Amino acid sequence: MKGYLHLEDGSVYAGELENGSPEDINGEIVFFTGMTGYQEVLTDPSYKNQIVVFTYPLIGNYGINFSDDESKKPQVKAVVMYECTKNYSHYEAKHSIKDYLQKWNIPIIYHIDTRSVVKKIRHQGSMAATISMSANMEEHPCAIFEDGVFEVTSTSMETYGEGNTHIALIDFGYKKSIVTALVERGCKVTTVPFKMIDKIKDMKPDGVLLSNGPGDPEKLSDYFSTIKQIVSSYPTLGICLGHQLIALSFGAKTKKLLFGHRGANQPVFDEKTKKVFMTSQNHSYVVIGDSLKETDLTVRFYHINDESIEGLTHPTLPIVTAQFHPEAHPGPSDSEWIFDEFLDLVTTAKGDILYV
Ligand SMILES: NC(=O)CC[C@H](N)C(=O)O
Repeated sequence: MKGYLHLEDGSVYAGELENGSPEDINGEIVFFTGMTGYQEVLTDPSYKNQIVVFTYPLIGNYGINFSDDESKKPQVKAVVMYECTKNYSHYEAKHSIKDYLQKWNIPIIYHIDTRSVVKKIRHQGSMAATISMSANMEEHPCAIFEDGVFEVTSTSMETYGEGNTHIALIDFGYKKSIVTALVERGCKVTTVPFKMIDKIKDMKPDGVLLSNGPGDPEKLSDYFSTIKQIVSSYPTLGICLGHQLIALSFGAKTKKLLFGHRGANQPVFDEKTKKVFMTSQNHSYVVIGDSLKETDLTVRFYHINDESIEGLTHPTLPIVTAQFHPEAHPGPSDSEWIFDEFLDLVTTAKGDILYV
């Protein structure tokens, strides 16, 4: 069926629409540049309420399997592609991307000139978009939903792994690969819905990890003081939204980038080792450098392309944060060592009664 992608700037693109509905589908349009990794992107809760444009022109060629999901279902609002193939070939594949998205009723619009759409987003910024069955819209799209975190967090705690090191993973919409990275390193992981953050003290974990998650970190301002208390009490790793929340809880500020960093080849510089490594990323917001002056936090990592802040440390507390995704999936696992560094902090601190 014919369908239309409307952008906030008034542009309209005609394409083939599948799983469309008579009601318009609204969301923030963002683009992902990786050549592979579509299953992980579709299921990453940080993409909640976003319409994702895949810039690689052929999507679906290795199908959908049972192991690459980052959460229990696709989280994106809709998908924009050039070619979306039903034919796939991979020894682990179980479904085509089309059947998978149809099962979950996620709209796909394809045969869209994705290069043109991405040029607009790069110049004007991530913007509101609507997928509609109609070529004409009375008003330009304007709906961007920034509080998806309240939709994707779990409602009860769950435990994974049996190791001796107990990590509380504060759930803002965590990716499965974060749990896997910790369990593979001998941890027992308890996921804690962020609304239950107060329960962490009773759990007496060895360390705390603040997960990734969707939307504007400022939407969680009610939790900043508790977050500061928790991260000042246990060895801490913050990933993406988790990193932003740690910065905000110490008094820093965040802002939205023009079009964010999403893809598998984002270069990051480490001030400690003076090395550059490739990272997997998916974020719109960044910590504002000048706002760190009022805090004790210092910059550990920054992005090579735009010099934005990519991670922080604290001079006395065992805290490390990453705006990028050390758990990868999709993308390079070059920065997985962040988990080892975090667990070294945890081991060093074990038995230490400095922490309340
Ligand atoms: N992957 C994430 O955790 C994303 C963080 C935040 N929602 C942002 O877009 O900046």
